[in-house]
Amino acid sequence: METQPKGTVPTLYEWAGGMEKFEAWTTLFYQRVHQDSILEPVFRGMAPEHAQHVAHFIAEVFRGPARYSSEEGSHYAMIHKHLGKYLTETQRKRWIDLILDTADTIGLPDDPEFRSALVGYLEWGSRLAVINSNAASVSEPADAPMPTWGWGKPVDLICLNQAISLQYTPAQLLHIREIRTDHNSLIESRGKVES
Ligand code: HEM
Repeated sequence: METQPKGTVPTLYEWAGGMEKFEAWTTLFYQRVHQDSILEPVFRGMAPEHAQHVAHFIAEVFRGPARYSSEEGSHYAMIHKHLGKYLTETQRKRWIDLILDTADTIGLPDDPEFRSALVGYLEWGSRLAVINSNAASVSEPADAPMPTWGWGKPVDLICLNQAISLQYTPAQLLHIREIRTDHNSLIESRGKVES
């Protein structure tokens, strides 16, 4: 994993632990999928490279290397893999439960900010997967860019909140301070005064 220059905010990809972590996560997840009574029929015929592709896809969305879109597919191709699968809400819920449980098992970061971003993305993406899987076609242009995901509201709130002496680990505090430094320079560069 590349080291982050001091004072800059890590991407979700970096904070998660880099590509090896994403691959370990989805590999174990799809092993579990094959033992799950609700999900096994959905993924029975899945391609052998599916777990790796999903790891590379999510890593890229989280601002990691563009491996999925440059070597394996595109956002358009990913959407089309779901078409005609007629996924149900029951299957989606189990998919979410199992992938989050696997995130705990392999030790993805469990700080509130990372988990909020992770759950937000998985909820968004999995609900779109169900909608697309039941649609006859989707209007996404073939050259549509990959989506990207960031820290979102919790980190905005931390940046604005002066009282950061809550129960954070040293790593989290360091991370938060780095974000605050960035945020303060942004405010200064815009000529505003922080209240
Ligand atoms: C954030 C949510 C999701 C992401 C990022 C995602 C990602 C992907 C990607 C990247 C592929 C294409 C893999 C390839 O190129 O080989 C794919 C295919 C597929 N996905 Fe999803 N997916 C999501 C949610 C779901 C959910 C909730 C289900 C079912 C409950 C599902 C079922 C499938 C199936 C059945 C395929 C086709 C597998 C195959 O035929 O090889 N996906 N998904």
